[in-house]
Amino acid sequence: MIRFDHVTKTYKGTKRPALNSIDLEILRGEFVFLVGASGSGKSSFLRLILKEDRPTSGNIHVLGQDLNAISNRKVPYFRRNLGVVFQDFRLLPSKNVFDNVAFTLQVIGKSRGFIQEAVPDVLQMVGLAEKANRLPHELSGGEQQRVAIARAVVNKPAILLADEPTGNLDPSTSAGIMTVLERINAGGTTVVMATHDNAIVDHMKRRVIELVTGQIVRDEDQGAYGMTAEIALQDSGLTAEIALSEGLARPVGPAQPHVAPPRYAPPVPTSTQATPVVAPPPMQPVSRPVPASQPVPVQQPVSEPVTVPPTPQYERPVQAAPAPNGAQTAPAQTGPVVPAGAHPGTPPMPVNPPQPDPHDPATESLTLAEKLGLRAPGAPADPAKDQNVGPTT
Ligand SMILES: Nc1ncnc2c1ncn2[C@@H]1O[C@H](COP(=O)(O)OP(=O)(O)OP(=O)(O)O)[C@@H](O)[C@H]1O
Repeated sequence: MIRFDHVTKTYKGTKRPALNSIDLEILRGEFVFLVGASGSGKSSFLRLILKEDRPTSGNIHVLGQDLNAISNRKVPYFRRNLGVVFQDFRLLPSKNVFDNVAFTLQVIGKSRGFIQEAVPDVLQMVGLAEKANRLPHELSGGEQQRVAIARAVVNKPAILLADEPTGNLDPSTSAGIMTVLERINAGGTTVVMATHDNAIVDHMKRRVIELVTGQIVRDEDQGAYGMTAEIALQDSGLTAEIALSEGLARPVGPAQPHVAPPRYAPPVPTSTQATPVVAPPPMQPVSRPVPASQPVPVQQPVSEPVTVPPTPQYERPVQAAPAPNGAQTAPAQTGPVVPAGAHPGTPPMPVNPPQPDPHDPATESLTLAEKLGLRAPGAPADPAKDQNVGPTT
């Protein structure tokens, strides 16, 4: 479904790659958390999947298509298979909930009949059926994010990419958003979610991929955020960057094939209210890892979800020894990062905010309409159709 082969992304004007030789496979139906410190490469990873940017080297396949082979003209059609949710919602402030969701379908030419059926269905699914006539500013943050999710999935995309979708929300509202995302995933959509929210990751027990300075240091089927290098290193006073360069943390090897996890029936909504159908138990602080120079232990989850039956265990196939050409078969090193030689009191790694590259046509000021696949990059703007949107909070 999503495959990265030796993918490196180095932005112009920078020396260190934002993503460094990533090998990875995400299978149909998976729910994957992408975690890591600020600047570790999570958003870059998502942008590459969306073909909003292109790798400096390596190949990416999404839904069986080689992204290098998709022309700019065909990018909007490719993106119709992908839904995208951002931290800041990005709703149209002057359109009501129904029209915000319908807009995407109208622009891609769906019939009025289709829209009249599809929009109420998806609003029901996210628990907003009764708020279809509200404007965004008449909604809570969590409700606005539900609208954004409804817009992202109304066209039934195969993949949903979510970049910090709970970043602006309180814990209980975030739990409601996660219930919605689980429901979407249970319907067959592959979900890839970048997050800093350790409580959510610990609670969900889904596949966790951790990035440290653009390298995968952990890839676990049912991981937790609490054992990440980020926390371990912060506690030890080491920065992730130093740990990698000193060989104290190790990147994992090439992609491991995954066996798709079995599906389960999600809780069926009994109410159209915006509040979560069943709120998960309160999330608790994650206990911190231990002393430097000791391997970070695998922690037991601190709370069990009540709404989601535990996902049955599934195992990665054991891989053969590296092939002579070293291409795809080297066994991955998995497991937690091992911090050592701690220096208490060292502040966390400073991070430079992402800078757009004005000379790269792939990243050049894409409008939301382009990102959502509603208009080809560079195509003439239509003021009647294009979105002029920003954060609605
Ligand atoms: N357009 C760009 N031009 C130059 N450097 C960039 C660009 N976008 C990102 N970077 C750099 O690439 C690295 C990875 O950034 P990225 O935004 O992918 O990290 P992130 O893990 O998503 O961070 P955050 O959690 O803060 O969103 C950072 O060092 C960042 O400064």
